[in-house]
Parts: sequence; structure tokens; C-alpha cells
Amino acid sequence: MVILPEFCNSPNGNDAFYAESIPGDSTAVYSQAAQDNKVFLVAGSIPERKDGKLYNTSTVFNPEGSLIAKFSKVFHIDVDIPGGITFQESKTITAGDNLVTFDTPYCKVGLGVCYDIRFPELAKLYVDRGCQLLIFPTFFSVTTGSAHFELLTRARAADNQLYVATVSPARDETTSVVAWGYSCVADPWGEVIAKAGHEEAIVYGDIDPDFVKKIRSQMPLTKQRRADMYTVMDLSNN
Ligand SMILES: O=C(O)CCC(=O)C(=O)O
Repeated sequence: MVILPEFCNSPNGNDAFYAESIPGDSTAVYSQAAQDNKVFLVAGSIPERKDGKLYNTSTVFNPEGSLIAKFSKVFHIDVDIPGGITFQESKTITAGDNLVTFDTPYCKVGLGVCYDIRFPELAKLYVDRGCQLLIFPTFFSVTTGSAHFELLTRARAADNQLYVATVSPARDETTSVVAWGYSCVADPWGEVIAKAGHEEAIVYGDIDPDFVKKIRSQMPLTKQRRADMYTVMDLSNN
């Protein structure tokens, strides 16, 4: 499986930006690349134009090049950190309201985009849907990435006892939002098993569904939940 970062076909910023429909020019390229290389391709995310609105949408292609999943980012990054980053994604992007999973011969995968990783309930609902791997194409800035990027990747992996892959663009100091980089994969024990630097790189992480089972049987967090005290309900549209 190959994973690309958030906004992998366009610049990232507060202003109006390039967008296209799905299917469209970019997804045609992703479909062909998946087919040529016989891989599952999680094509990061791209700005999608649909019904006069813009979405931050991730597409997934199987090794035959078919579009098998499409997820639009659920949570807007609307933040104001003086001296750091001010971003109002809700000014341009419409939020999605679906959780999306897809099956591979190896494991079931749940999708989020970047800021979605900050909401533990989303990951929890994917556990309930049977996922062993969560994928977040991301574009953390240097400000929040240095503080939280690896922390959040490891936290979502440890508290849900599954693999988490967070995939960032390489750092480019000339762009309006400077990406943190440091793509990584954390395992169900919360350890980082693969990690890039901030420069362009390909990182390989082995996903072992048996290790997910092992950690969950050693420490059965899901069974130990206190549904008598609280519940997280899946009200997503699919
Ligand atoms: O959560 C963060 O700190 C960064 C998120 C972000 O940049 C994004 O969602 O595009």
C-alpha cells in the first residue's frame, strides 16, 4: 500500500486554491499509478469541487486502478496561534460527514485527514468497525507538528491498539504553510516503527495484523470500556 500526503496535487493555504472534480485529472493519474504498480494507493487528499462546494478529499485505488473509497475531511482546522499559525479552513472547505473504511487482503483500514487525528472519538469508531490500520494524510505546520505530530500518531495507535500512518509532504520553506514533515507509522503498542525526516523520503512500515490481535488480547481495552458510564455512537452517514 502506498500513501501520499494531504493536498498532494496542490498548494495548501488560507486562500482560494486549485480544485477539481472526482473523477478528474488527478484521480486519473492515481488510478493509473495504482494499476501500473499493482498497489493499493491512498492518494493523500486533494481539493475536490462538488455541487459548488469544496471538500478536502482522500481517494483510495485498488491494484486494478478502481476507486474503492472516498473520504472527505470531517474536522476543520480553524486555529489562531499567535506567532505560529492562523488558519480558517472552514472559510473554503465544507466538512464531510462520513466515516470511511476499506478492506484489503491484509487488514481493514480507516481514513481521516490531518486535523481529524486530534479527535479520539473518530479513531474509536473505526475500532468498532474492525480497523487494524488508520491512515491520515496530513499537512501539519512546523508550529503544531513539532509539538503534536508524533505524539498524536502514537496516542491514537496506543489508545486504539492498531497501526497509525501519518503521511506529510516534505518541508518547503517557500510555501505559505511550511509543512512539518516527519511522516511516521506507529504500531499497536504505540511505538514508532518507521519515520522520515523533514526532507523528501519514502518510508516503509510493516503492518502485522497478528500483532494487533496480540496486543488486544494482552490488554483488552475495548472489552473493558464502561458503556454504563459513557458511549461514543456512530451516527455517520455510512
Ligand atoms: O492539527 C494540526 O495541528 C494541523 C492540522 C492541519 O494542518 C490540517 O488539518 O491541515
